[in-house]
Amino acid sequence: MSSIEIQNVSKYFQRKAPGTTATVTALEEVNLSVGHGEFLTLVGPSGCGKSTLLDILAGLSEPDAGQVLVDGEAISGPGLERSVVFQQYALFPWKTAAANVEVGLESLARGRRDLGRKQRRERAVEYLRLVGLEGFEDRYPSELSGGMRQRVAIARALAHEPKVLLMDEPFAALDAQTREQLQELLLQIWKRTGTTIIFITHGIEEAIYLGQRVAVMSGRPGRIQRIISIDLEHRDTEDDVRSTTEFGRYRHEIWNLLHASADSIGAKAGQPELALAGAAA
Ligand SMILES: Nc1ncnc2c1ncn2[C@@H]1O[C@H](COP(=O)(O)OP(=O)(O)OP(=O)(O)O)[C@@H](O)[C@H]1O
Repeated sequence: MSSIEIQNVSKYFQRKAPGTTATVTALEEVNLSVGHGEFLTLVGPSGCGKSTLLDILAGLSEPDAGQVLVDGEAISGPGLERSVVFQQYALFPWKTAAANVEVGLESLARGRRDLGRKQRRERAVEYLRLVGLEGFEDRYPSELSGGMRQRVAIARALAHEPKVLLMDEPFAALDAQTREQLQELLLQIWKRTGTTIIFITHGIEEAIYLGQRVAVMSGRPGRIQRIISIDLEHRDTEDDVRSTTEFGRYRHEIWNLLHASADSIGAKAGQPELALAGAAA
């Protein structure tokens, strides 16, 4: 597990239109600390820069100002200590579930004798078992349901035992029941592995259910508006914790923050209904 420091991160994009170039400020002076082994969720209105921030954390893009430190070291690109799970499963359709997980292990195996073909297979099987896919090792992605494919993607991300797991709306494409099952599974895995997790979502309930803290972003330019610590007293005893009063209070607080933020984006764009559609999802 690792700690992450996001320090004064800003990111700009140039948007070209005939005859002009406009600068879009996707992120402005974002500051956020995530502790060793913490599960932090990040919510914000559509277009506020969540994916841009995750790409920077993954090392897939660079900030225009500021920096990201992992365990005190500035990152300068992708690294094996950080794994990413995206909304789309991004599996190789011509490889079996086990082979897809093994792909993630190949770069780790370079120069290591203890991670040959046989050991990679064993580790892939072990992680498929962890995500509940024992017996499905030889299935191709087209033979798996959406939820199962996302389980394979999670197994692949975890198999090289990263210190940080970055997740960009990983369950957004799944039906409600499968999403709840995978949320439960992810919490179990997190408790077992202690991996530091940053999880982006549009869903307020998902953010509260999973996160120890929820970082709420404001609309464009994206900033951290508020960080809310989630202390669900009945999390372990209550079957349906989402229906409790305390859960409802958090939901209402975050909903208000997002709506205030979406109203201001909508007012700027002259299209309040569009802005709200993103925030309320
Ligand atoms: N490559 C790019 N070129 C130009 N603008 C971009 C680029 N990538 C993102 N943007 C802009 O930056 C802003 C933030 O985008 P981003 O995708 O990070 O938002 P988001 O919060 O993840 O949105 P959503 O919740 O809808 O997925 C948006 O205004 C988007 O249009």
